[in-house]
Amino acid sequence: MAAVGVSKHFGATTALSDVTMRIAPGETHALVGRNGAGKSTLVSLLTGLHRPDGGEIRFGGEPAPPAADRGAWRRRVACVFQRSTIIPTLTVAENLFLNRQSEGGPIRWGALRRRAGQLLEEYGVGVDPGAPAADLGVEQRQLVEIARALSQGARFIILDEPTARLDAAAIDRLFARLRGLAASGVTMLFISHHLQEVYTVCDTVTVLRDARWILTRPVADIGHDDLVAAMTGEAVGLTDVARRPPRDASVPAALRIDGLALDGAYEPLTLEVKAGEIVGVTGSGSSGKVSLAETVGGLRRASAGTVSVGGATVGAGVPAALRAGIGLVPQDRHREGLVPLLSVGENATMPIADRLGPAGMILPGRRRAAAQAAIERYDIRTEGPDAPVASLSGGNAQKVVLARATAREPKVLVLINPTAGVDVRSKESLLGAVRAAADAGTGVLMVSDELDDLRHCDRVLVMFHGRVTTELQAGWSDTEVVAAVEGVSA
Ligand SMILES: Nc1ncnc2c1ncn2[C@@H]1O[C@H](COP(=O)(O)OP(=O)(O)OP(=O)(O)O)[C@@H](O)[C@H]1O
Repeated sequence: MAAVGVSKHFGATTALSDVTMRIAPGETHALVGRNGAGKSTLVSLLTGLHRPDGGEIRFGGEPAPPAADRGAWRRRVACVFQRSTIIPTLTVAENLFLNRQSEGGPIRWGALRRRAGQLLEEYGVGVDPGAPAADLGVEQRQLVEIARALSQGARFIILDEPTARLDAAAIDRLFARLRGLAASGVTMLFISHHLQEVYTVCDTVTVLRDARWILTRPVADIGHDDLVAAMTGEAVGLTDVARRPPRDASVPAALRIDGLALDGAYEPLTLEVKAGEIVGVTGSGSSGKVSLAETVGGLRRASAGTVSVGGATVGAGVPAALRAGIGLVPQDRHREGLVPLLSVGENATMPIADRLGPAGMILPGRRRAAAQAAIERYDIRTEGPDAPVASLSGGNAQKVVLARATAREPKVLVLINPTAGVDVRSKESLLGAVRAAADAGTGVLMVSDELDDLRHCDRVLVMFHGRVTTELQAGWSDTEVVAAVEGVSA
C-alpha cells in the first residue's frame, strides 16, 4: 500500500501536503501526529472516502479503484473507526453481510445467520450472530468490524484509535489478536495518541506534522522523546506533573453525593468533592464509573440517593445540573457534546450566551472575543471562531467540549475521559486548564482510564463491579491502580 505525494485541501485548509507513505505487506505501521496533523484525512484517502487533490493511492503496485466502485475498495482496505460503523438496529449477522446479503437473489435469512456464525467462529469472535448489534460492547463491535473486513477479502486494515474506549484487559486482548493477524500476513495501519501502544504493537512509525510527512522509521530506532519532538517540532520534553498542595479539611464540599445508586450499574455511594479538589474515578468497563459520572451530570436518573452542589440538592436532568453549576464533558462528544452545524465559536460560547449582550441579544464581536479566548486557552487548531465545528479534527473537537463545560466557571466539573483523542502535547494544556479551574475553586470529578489523567488528581477512587473498593492518595504507583482496577490487591 502506498500514498504517493498526496495532497488534500478543505477550502482554505491544507489538510495534507505532498505526503508519501509506503506500508510493506505484513507490516504493522503506526501513524502519529498532533491533533489536526492530517491523520484522519490520510485515512479518508486510503479508504477511498475522499480523492486526493494531487498524488495517488496505490495497492500492491496497482492504482486505486475508481471512487464509485465501493466493493473494490472494500476488498483492498477496511477501517475500524473510532466511531463504529456497525448499525445498532440490525443483527450481528446483518451487519456482517451489509451490502452483500443476497449476492443478486433474494435474501435467505437462515443461510445468512449460519454463514455469519461460521465466520465469527473462524475469526474466534464469541458473539451470537442473531443478537441485535446494539447489545454489543465496544470491544465486541470492533471484533465484528475486523471479522467483516477480513471476510470481504481485505488484507489491509486501518485501526483508528482502536483502544480509545477499551479498558486495560480489553486492550491486551485486542493486541494479542493484532499480533495474530500480523503473523497471518495482514497489513495494518495503527493510529493512536498513546505512544506506548505504538512501541508495543507496531514495527514502523510515520509522523505527520502540519499536513506534512516528517519521518518514517522502525520503532526500534526512535526513542519516545525523539518521537514527541518529531510530532511537535520542539525539542522540549513533556513536563512532569507538579503535586498540588493538600486541601484544607475546613474547605467546604463543592459536590456531595449521598447514597446515590443506579440499578444494574452501581450500588449506593456517598462521596464528597471539596471546592478546589480533583477526585479521579477509574475502573474497568463494567465498574459503573461512567454511569456514576453521567448520573451526576444529569444524563441518567438515579434509582436512589441525591446529588447536591454547594449544599443544595440538584434535580434530575441536564438542565437542572447546568443550573446547579455542574459542567459536563460527556463520554461521546458526537452524541452529547457538540452541535455539528454550528460554528466553533457558537459551540464554545453556548452556555454563556446570556453574557454576550444585553437582554437576550448576542453581540457578534463579544462572541468572537470570548470564542477567540477559548481557542487560545485550549490550543484549538481551527481557522477561527466562525469555522464549523464539524470541520475540526477529533482531538480539537474534544477541546471545544471542555471549553464549553468550563465556560460558566462551574462549581463542579464532571469529566468523562476528557483527553480521549487528544495528542500528547494538548493533553498537557487541557489538564492544565482543569487544574486552573480547580485552583479557582471548582470541584472536579474526573472519570478516566488514563493513568496520565489520574496523575493530576488529589486522590483516585477505584470502582469494581459498582462499588468503590480502593481509594489512593496522590503518589500512588501504576501497579497499585492497575491491580485495584483488575480487582486484585497490589
Ligand atoms: N471536512 C472538513 N472540512 C474542513 N476542514 C477539515 C475537514 N476535515 C478535516 N479538516 C481539517 O484538516 C486538518 C487535518 O485534520 P485531520 O482530521 O486529518 O487531523 P488528525 O490528524 O486526524 O487529528 P486528530 O488527532 O485530532 O484526530 C485539520 O485542520 C482539520 O480541521
